[in-house]
Amino acid sequence: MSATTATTALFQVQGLVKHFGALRATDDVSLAVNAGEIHALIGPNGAGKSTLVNLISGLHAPDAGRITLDGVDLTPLPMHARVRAGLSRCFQITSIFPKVTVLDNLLLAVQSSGGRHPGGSGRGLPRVLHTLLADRARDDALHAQAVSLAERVGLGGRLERLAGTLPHGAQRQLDVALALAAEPKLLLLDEPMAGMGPEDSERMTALIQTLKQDMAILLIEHDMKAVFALADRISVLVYGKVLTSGSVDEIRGNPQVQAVYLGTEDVA
Ligand SMILES: Nc1ncnc2c1ncn2[C@@H]1O[C@H](COP(=O)(O)OP(=O)(O)OP(=O)(O)O)[C@@H](O)[C@H]1O
Repeated sequence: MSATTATTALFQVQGLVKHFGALRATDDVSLAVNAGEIHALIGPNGAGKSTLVNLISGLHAPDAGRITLDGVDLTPLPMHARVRAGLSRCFQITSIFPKVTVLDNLLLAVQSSGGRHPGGSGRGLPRVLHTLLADRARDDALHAQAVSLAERVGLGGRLERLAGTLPHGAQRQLDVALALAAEPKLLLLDEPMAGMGPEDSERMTALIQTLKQDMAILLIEHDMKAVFALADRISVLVYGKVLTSGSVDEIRGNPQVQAVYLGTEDVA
């Protein structure tokens, strides 16, 4: 049974603290993301966005605070257990295998995330035949899942391309598909538009928009056009603290936020 209720967000970060020596890189950060919502995290360079992402994904251990997903306390769990609990992360640096095809990248991802097993009891068949048929059915199901993921991110026509030969934007789309293989409840997107031109950015924005019906998304992004187009809620991080949280209009019109960004980003 899901522990999510009307009053408890699907994903919650509560009072998170991380020190690097004397520096409080994450300073009592709390935020929540509801199912079907895109929550964007913005902030100037050095504000602590990457540190927060690393705390959430389990790369760093916090000094204080708690992270929960669908009622499960992720805080003590290692990275792989967080993935099993429903948290997937897209990396700033892509995690694809460049020398294998798009399809094989996806097959590896669906295989390592367990894959959905096909039905059918096979009762009454000799054991060897049953095993062979089950293996075949599993392979077919994994293949179908991999193809469906490729189609979902717009790479259905490039299954046989070596991943490393795809243009940058398409590699990022593949990276998203790899994260989707685990069927996450929360998708952590760490600067998905990094290094993209306007056309790729728009394609990625449209893709992310289609994902939110199936999961909660925490989006860390410098591209304000994408953030304003996608976010249901925005939190602004400054010196490790949440300066403010609000809707796109609230954040756009907030003079404190404008002051923080003055000279570094355009929040108009
Ligand atoms: N491993 C580390 N050891 C020491 N200090 C660190 C470490 N990682 C980050 N910091 C410091 O913590 C602060 C927050 O850094 P962080 O990389 O999280 O910011 P950011 O908002 O992601 O910046 P950017 O947008 O430039 O990636 C910075 O002052 C940074 O120098």
